[in-house]
Amino acid sequence: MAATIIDGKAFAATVREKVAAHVTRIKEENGITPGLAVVLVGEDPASQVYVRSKGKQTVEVGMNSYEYKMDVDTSEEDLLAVIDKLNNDPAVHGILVQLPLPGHLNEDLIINSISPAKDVDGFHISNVGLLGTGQKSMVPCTPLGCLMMLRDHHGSLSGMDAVVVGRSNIVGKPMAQLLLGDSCTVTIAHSRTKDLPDVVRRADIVVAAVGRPEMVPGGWIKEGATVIDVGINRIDAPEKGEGKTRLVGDVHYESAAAVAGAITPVPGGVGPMTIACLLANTVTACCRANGLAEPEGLTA
Ligand SMILES: Nc1nc2c(c(=O)[nH]1)N[C@@H](CN(C=O)c1ccc(C(=O)N[C@@H](CCC(=O)O)C(=O)O)cc1)CN2
Ligand SMILES: [Mg+2]
Repeated sequence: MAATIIDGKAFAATVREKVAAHVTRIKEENGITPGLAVVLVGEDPASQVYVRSKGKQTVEVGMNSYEYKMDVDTSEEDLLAVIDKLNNDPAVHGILVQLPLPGHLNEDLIINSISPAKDVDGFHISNVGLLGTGQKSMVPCTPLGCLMMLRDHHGSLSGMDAVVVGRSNIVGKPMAQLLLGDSCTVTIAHSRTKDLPDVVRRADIVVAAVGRPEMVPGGWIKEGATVIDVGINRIDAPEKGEGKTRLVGDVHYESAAAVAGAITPVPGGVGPMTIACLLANTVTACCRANGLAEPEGLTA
């Protein structure tokens, strides 16, 4: 049977609607407007697109957007000063530093200078530790989006075998924690995993987050499994004309869709959920900062 396509673009729209409804309520009942500050250092074209999209969507759900565009050779000291200002600004409930940062900046140092309560990316070591110990935290946006789609598709994930391919701090590790929190049996696999195809073939849920175009073929997927493809890789597409490119995931879509029970496409799968979850995290951070009830269904 053909796999169900999990439409992340449509799902992200429903998340944004929920966020917008909650923002309206907070404004009317409490006179508070959630605010998100996004800091971009340098002129990486993809990062510029993502930051523009974050600002636009923030305003569309009724929140305040603050953008800080800094020179590519900004010093660590100057960037830390901006973050310190935002940490102490009561109108700012969420702070995000767009990654990757230019090479001369220490990413860990910068991320850990953000107030954990405002760390809407969930990358601060305090949030990583809270998530790992099952406590209330800010949850990284991409894994949170994956979890929301999985819960929506399956209802309960309890007892399912999940394999996360990829061990990054941003996706693989927090994804594994979230699946464990939902009582999956979780394996984190990576490029050095022995018998990777067999490990993946055991899984009811496969989350591919390795950053290698089409690395996971359909032959590795168990019949009926749910495949969440986090990869966004731009590859040459000579079939579309000279110099043309196209986006592919970490999964070989056609062959995987032929055996999977459900699959996320690229584009239009996990990607749009990342920004929707950023908005969700910002409204959550605003509620926590002001002792208000948190929106339901928008946290882990
Ligand atoms: N501080 C952060 N930096 C980065 C993060 C992050 O979560 N926090 N994630 C990525 C980039 N990213 C958001 O910042 C992001 C990536 C992709 C998409 C998306 O919607 N992708 C589309 C395709 C877009 C295209 O055509 O190129 C899709 O998959 O459909 C949104 C956000 C790294 N940096
Ligand atoms: Mg660096």
